[in-house]
Amino acid sequence: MREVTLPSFTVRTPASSANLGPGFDSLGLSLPLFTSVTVTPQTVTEVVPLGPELAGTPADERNYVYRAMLLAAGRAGRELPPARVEIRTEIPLARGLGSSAAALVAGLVAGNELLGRPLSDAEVLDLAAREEGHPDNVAPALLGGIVVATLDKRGTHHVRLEPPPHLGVTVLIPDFELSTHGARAVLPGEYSRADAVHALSHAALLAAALAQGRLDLLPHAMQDRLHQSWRAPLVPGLSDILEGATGHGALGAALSGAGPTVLCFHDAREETAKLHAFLREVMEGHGLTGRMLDLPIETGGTVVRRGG
Ligand SMILES: Nc1ncnc2c1ncn2[C@@H]1O[C@H](COP(=O)(O)OP(=O)(O)OP(=O)(O)O)[C@@H](O)[C@H]1O
Ligand SMILES: N[C@@H](CCO)C(=O)O
Repeated sequence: MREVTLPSFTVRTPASSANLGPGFDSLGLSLPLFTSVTVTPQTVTEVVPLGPELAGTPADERNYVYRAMLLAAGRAGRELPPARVEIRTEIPLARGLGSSAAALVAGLVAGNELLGRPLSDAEVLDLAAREEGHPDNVAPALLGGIVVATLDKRGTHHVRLEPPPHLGVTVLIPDFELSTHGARAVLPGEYSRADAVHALSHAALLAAALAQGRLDLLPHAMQDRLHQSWRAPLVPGLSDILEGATGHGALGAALSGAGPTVLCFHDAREETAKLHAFLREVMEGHGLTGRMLDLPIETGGTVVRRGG
């Protein structure tokens, strides 16, 4: 009998920044740092996390990426064929840049691809949003750009926005981890009607401002009362940055996802030296170390490349 070798493929999924201030669990954008999963069909399953960032993740079928591949197979009602699964990432883990969403989306897309794509893109998105519990990281990780999304019993509904021209992002990534689980545990279970109205009006204004390129509205539209003040004790310097960033060249600032990364919008045509100096001063004032990156918004979403 002749052995048929199936071609390998690589799934590449971007980082994401969720919430953008008031869009808690519903608004996010994609950033050009990537998780890559290379799948090579073979006779036994091997899971191989590569690189220092993934040193603490399981090198076997318990790995989150592989579990996501199994999830896709389960949804399709199929068995996953054996394969070598190599995982690489540029996304720092547990920093608020959607590392878990990227692992989940890359794994679901890889599992679906290995099975010959039995699931539609909409099914992959819904499966990812349900698994993560909210769609604000997984939607931009899958689709790229800026995504407004809701998740309820009936499904995941979304609108993908093309980023406004010249909207640049600066992220300040502190050198400490904060688990999403921990940063959700500090949030209250209930909010007042005033806070609910504040949240929905600002989130709606922010989505509309981003859709129309009204960057002048960002400082006002990015105000939040649902999560940032509760998380501020976990992220030294966050309150200083939220208060002071627009006075130092930012168009607006927000905690990225569950933190501790902080995102600032800026005009990509302008220098960011003043903003960087401010962010560095705040960080040093709180005895923290970290790094700053100026990034465009990534528009490509998750991509599958055949041939490794
Ligand atoms: N490529 C990966 N392979 C395996 N496990 C991963 C990978 N990326 C992330 N994880 C798992 O996800 C955890 C981090 O998820 P968590 O939700 O706490 O933070 P995050 O997704 O980086 O941030 P946020 O959700 O706030 O944007 C890691 O500690 C690890 O267990
Ligand atoms: N919306 C989520 C994003 C992090 O997964 C949160 O803020 O907890």
